Amino acid sequence: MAPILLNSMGNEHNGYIEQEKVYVKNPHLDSMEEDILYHFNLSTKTHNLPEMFGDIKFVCVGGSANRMKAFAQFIHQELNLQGNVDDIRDICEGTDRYSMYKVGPVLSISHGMGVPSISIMLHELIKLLDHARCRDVNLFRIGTSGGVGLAPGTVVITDKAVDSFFRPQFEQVVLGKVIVRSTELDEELARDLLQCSAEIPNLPTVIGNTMCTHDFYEGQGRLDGALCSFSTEEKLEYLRKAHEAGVRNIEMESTVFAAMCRVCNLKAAVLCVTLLNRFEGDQISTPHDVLVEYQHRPQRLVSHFIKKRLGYLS
Ligand SMILES: O=P(O)(O)O[C@H]1O[C@H](CO)[C@@H](O)[C@H]1O
Ligand SMILES: O=c1cc[nH]c(=O)[nH]1
Repeated sequence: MAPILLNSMGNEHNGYIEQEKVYVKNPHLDSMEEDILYHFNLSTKTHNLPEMFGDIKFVCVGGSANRMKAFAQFIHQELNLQGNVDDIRDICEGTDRYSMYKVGPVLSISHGMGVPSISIMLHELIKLLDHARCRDVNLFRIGTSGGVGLAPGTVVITDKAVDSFFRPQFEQVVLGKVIVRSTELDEELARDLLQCSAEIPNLPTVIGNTMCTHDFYEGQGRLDGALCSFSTEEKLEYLRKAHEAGVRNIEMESTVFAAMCRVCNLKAAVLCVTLLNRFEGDQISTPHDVLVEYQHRPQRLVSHFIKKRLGYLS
């Protein structure tokens, strides 16, 4: 069956430039008396979303709940906000699906691993931003990844999020039909982040394409999963082809993140640190303290960006 091409033809994307606030793209929401954001344990009837979230300007998302709590505490210190970092509480504590922390104008949310998990989170996040009447919000995915020809610890700011065939698109099956959405990210935001990286010592950063897969093992060409149907040479050949297509890292959420943000007029960027060079191996054997420092790098970069935008730095 031929896929249906959506926003690359523009029909889902009218007004991307002109309208400063168009988040949700769903006419059915208008007729709903209440919207229950089930996986956040929030609702339009039980929570005053504009009061709770109306001042949000930056949303940072990442796979792990602990990382996103640590990021909230880090940003709290970086912005010199009042109060004790230990008092920052999980807004979604009534559910263990996702964790969410609000620190001034910054929201930090975990999304779990893989496209289905982040996709559910993004549906509810985008509705939340819309219900809260937020404007001019920037979204960042701050994650980890496998590097393709890069030294471990390099931060990759995604130019294009591509699928396993190196195509800059995300395919979603809707009512038994394949819908294809573009995964282009905001170029200016990526450039601004690269500029920020140049202002921070010891933060090796590149812009490159990010391949998003639906699996960590076979799907990323690993030889060390429970199943493997290819040779070492076939693995390396695939990585070489990916590198030729501009791919510099591999992770598991960027395509749907880029596609959903684009359709909903949200400026977004993906920044993932590489934990290893996939040409050199598959196992993540780097010592824990080094991995922790690596994971902190995208956080430092986004923090610098936020501080610049808020006028803390010149
Ligand atoms: O570090 P996070 O944000 O979890 O992202 C990466 O790490 C996970 C795999 O270990 C996948 O979710 C991948 O995208
Ligand atoms: O190799 C890696 C490392 C982190 N995350 C991934 O998805 N792949």
